[in-house]
Amino acid sequence: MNGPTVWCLVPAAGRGTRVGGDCPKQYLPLAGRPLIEHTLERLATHPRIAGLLVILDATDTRWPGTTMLNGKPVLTTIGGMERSDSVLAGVDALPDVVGVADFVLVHDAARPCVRLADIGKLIELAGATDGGLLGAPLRDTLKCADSAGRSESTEPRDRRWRAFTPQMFRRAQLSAALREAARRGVNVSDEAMAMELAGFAPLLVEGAEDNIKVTTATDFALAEFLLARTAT
Ligand SMILES: Nc1ccn([C@@H]2O[C@H](COP(=O)(O)OP(=O)(O)OP(=O)(O)O)[C@@H](O)[C@H]2O)c(=O)n1
Ligand SMILES: C[C@](O)(CO)[C@H](O)COP(=O)(O)O
Repeated sequence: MNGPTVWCLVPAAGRGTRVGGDCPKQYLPLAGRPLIEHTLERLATHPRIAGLLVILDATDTRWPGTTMLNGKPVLTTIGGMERSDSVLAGVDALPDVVGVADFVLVHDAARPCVRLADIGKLIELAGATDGGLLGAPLRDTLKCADSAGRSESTEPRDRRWRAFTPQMFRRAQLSAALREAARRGVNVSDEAMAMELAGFAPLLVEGAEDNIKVTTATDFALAEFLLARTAT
């Protein structure tokens, strides 16, 4: 695997409201262990990832205090109200060993099935440009719903992609882009959106569609199935 060695931010400060569990979804059991453990262990396994910085909610009482995984440092900081606030807090909390021009990965704690090969592909390809993200071309017809839940129109599918994580950008450029989006009152749903607003054109790197984001309760069973078979 080629490309730079990078630190990875792991946004894990969400409440998991769409799951509706009795605790934030990143701590709900998946194959007998908290979801976040699977994600962190997978990330720490990657040879191009030098360290992890996990972004936690200020009220988090479940974080086990992990400081090392697979011989790599694990740091934490406190996130914010929106995912983008958490990511910015993470960028600012990175250790000085991460230079302003160094690439940083951002990967959702809620995506435990990401493939190591896809992470390596992103680092190699996006590392040769101004950064990029894993994703996949949209393969279903896309409908626009009206207020009654009926199909009002069919959206164009060509050139539409689903964005996944990790997403990888240079530390200072990502920090500036996130700050500018916040200043403009734009709640960006991913890092690439902030970079697009800043005038960059993030590289889209096709990854496996089993890199699911665990969002609702039914996703846990699918994630468990995928973990049992995902080629890492
Ligand atoms: N203020 C926030 C919101 C989300 N996240 C993280 O961003 C990832 C993707 O967010 P999402 O799937 O929406 O998680 P939640 O916000 O927890 O889910 P919900 O919207 O259902 O509450 C998750 O790992 C989540 O922990 C975060 O670090 N800080
Ligand atoms: C970052 C992301 O996972 C890319 O698809 C997605 O935007 C997160 O959205 P969420 O609503 O915060 O889960």
